[in-house]
Amino acid sequence: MDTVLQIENVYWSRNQELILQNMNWHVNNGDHWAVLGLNGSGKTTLLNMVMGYIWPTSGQISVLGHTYGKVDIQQVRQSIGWVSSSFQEKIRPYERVQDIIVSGKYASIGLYEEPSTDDIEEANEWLEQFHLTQLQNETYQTCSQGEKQKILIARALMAHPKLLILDEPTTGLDFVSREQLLDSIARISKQKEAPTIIFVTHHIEEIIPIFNKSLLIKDGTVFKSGNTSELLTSETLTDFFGITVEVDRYSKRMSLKKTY
Ligand SMILES: Nc1ncnc2c1ncn2[C@@H]1O[C@H](COP(=O)(O)OP(=O)(O)OP(=O)(O)O)[C@@H](O)[C@H]1O
Repeated sequence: MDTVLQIENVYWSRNQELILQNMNWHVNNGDHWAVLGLNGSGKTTLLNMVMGYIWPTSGQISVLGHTYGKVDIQQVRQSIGWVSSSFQEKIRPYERVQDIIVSGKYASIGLYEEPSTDDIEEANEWLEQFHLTQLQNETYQTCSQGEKQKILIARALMAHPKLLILDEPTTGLDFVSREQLLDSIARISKQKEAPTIIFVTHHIEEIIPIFNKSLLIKDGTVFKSGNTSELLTSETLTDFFGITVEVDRYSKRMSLKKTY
């Protein structure tokens, strides 16, 4: 299937206020998207809609060929991996790291059934991929913020999602942990049957080369979208942020600075 996500003319209002308006976004299989937008621009609201947690006031959403309103959302959700800081709070602090990862297979918080040997083996493979093997018997509460984020991504991957949504996964990470996490995301993207990745960030330097597409959200609508290399220019981002900025490119990464 070529289309992973289709958002068409989506509006969402709350208390007579338009939060999202005329949103259009098409995500194809094989692309990975970075989503940028200032605080309150509507990113989380949009992703909550993709997860089916909230419903558009008008417009249409299709995920993996299923049009919302005509499909069992629970079933679609099984194909979406979702990692956000709000999810982190739901994990029980005393849960074993290996169990948290295995539980991703069952889309449950906590393990309620005896995992199979295959499940444990797969969880161990993810632990290895994320360089977390030494933590497998530790509890979640003892892990650092960077380790927690990697654990949650590994957990999401246990369900073999077709779409992986990472909502600001680098929040609270130091420079080294952030780079390790970005390396892990790059590795995932290169795997066989890798999911389509949507990565929400506030930091342009985190838009690693795997994110070939970018979506700029401003004031509850799409400001611009397209190929990252063409879209993220000093001119466009100056318009987007409303302050004069300059994009520097170096070894396939970018940085942003305010100019005067
Ligand atoms: N349930 C709700 N009821 C009313 N207003 C809401 C609701 N959810 C979100 N909003 C408003 O919608 C706007 C967009 O919020 P949203 O959380 O989607 O922004 P965001 O781009 O994810 O921001 P951030 O980068 O700070 O996480 C904000 O003004 C917020 O206050």
